[in-house]
Amino acid sequence: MPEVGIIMGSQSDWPTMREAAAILDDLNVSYETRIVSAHRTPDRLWSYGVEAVERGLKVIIAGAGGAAHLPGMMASKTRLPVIGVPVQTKALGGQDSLLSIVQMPRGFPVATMAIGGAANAGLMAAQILALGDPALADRLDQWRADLTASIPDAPSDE
Ligand SMILES: Nc1c(C(=O)O)ncn1[C@@H]1O[C@H](COP(=O)(O)O)[C@@H](O)[C@H]1O
Repeated sequence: MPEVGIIMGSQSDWPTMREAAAILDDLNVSYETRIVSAHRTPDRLWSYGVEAVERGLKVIIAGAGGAAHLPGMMASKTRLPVIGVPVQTKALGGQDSLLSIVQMPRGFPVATMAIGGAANAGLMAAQILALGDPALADRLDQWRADLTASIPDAPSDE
């Protein structure tokens, strides 16, 4: 059973959300990907949330754009940590998605990333899992060290 559920409101979110999947691939973290929409497939959202714990998922990454109710609704159906990714939108640049996700009422938090911040969502999920997985913690430390080492001291024209 995968440890991370990457869910998104629409197929159109996949170009954004695949960055979370790519990070989890890099770190050898198991995940599944599903299209789940609070608006278009509410019954699917309901059962995914109800079954998430017993299915063995540990963290859910939820991306949606516009009236982005998916992450918050998922947080209301499961006590698993939900990491929200506001997907960029044409009309309002993703501010709509961000504000829809971030302002959760007390009791049902969503850990909200930046607009389009799916890669960081993957990293945050891995960091949560690494609390109980020393081998993953080592892989994360290496990933972070590699990133740091790749940053040049000064800009170049290339
Ligand atoms: N925000 C939501 C939800 C939801 O929150 O449940 N379901 C779909 N959507 C969003 O609608 C946008 C446009 O979707 P389409 O491209 O399918 O028209 C997507 O960014 C999706 O996340």
